[in-house]
Amino acid sequence: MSTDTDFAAALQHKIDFKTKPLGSLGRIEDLATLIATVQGTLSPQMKTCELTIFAADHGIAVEGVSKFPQEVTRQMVLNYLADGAGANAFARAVGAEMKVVDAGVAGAPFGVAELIERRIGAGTKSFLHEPAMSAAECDRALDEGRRLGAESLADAVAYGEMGIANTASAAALGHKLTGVGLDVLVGRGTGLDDDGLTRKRKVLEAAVARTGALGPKEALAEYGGFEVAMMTGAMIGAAAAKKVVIVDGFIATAAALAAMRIAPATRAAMVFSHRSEEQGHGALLDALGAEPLLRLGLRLGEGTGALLAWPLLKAAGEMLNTMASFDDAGVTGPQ
Ligand SMILES: O=C(O)c1ccc[n+]([C@@H]2O[C@H](COP(=O)([O-])O)[C@@H](O)[C@H]2O)c1
Ligand SMILES: Cc1cc2nc[nH]c2cc1C
Repeated sequence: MSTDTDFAAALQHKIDFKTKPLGSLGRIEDLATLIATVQGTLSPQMKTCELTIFAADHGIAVEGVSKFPQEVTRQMVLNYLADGAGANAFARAVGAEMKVVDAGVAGAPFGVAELIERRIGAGTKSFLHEPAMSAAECDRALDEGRRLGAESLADAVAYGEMGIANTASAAALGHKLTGVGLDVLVGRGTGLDDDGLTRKRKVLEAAVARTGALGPKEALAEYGGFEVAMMTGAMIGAAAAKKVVIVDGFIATAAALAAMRIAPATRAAMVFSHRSEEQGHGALLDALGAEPLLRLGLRLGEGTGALLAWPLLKAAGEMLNTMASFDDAGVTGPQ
């Protein structure tokens, strides 16, 4: 194919001449366009999906910004490894492989063979008082993520996260990257009550006032988490390796925003799976110009929403590759 325009025209022809009224597969046609464009072929492969869950702890948890205690991060990592979490159930249901990465869970290393050990530290510092991590730690997290993203052999990669208090981190990061107010971006996370929400807002107002305007890497180091920064790197690495990147909920979307700011080409590989119930997710999606595929009232994280979008991508690939065309099916096309 000589130019991008020729490729786009040939792809549109292929989709339009499938045996269906023009445009009648709606957003599945958009997904088919995205898949083919990411892989640079009119016959892309969309057979395998891999979920990677990045887990880490957050120093800001000591400020009482989550309903749950920090040790739940560690317990959930063990739950993933025991095949017991929501993400495991959904991965089984949609036929996705699942990997778990310790990006920096508080306490000692797990020392478990099935866990991918990429610890940047034993949790971040409290970003109320100081940067969550150093610039060097942030670079390491991004690099480890990039490598993991590039190494994946799957056609599509879904990224999930687990980290108590990471909705606080994502709200602060989202605020610094978009300028959207904390009144919009701060939500109940795992289920804070009204008093908890008021407290979380106050903590975050004080935390973001500590710094001025920040670039994406600075914002990640100041307010991100090890799992958020590693997921950001993974999105960049996977997109560069021509993988379709399925973006999950509120925290994953904050990582997607950082990834797009660091490496703008990453945006073209992203599929936004769902709109989470977490207050503020809609505003981050708007900032990305993203229209998510599903709205199911999810607010779990772990990549659960991303997994549910995988069958739609698979269907889009199958449509493009195996559905008959008016060109050769003996079906009369539009007059
Ligand atoms: O993905 C989402 O939209 C989402 C929304 C709310 C909560 N979560 C999950 O809940 C945890 C963060 O909630 P919190 O209240 O501890 O900040 C973290 O482990 C996330 O995976 C995830
Ligand atoms: C139980 C539990 C499971 C989770 N999965 C992702 N975030 C979570 C937070 C909690 C509290």
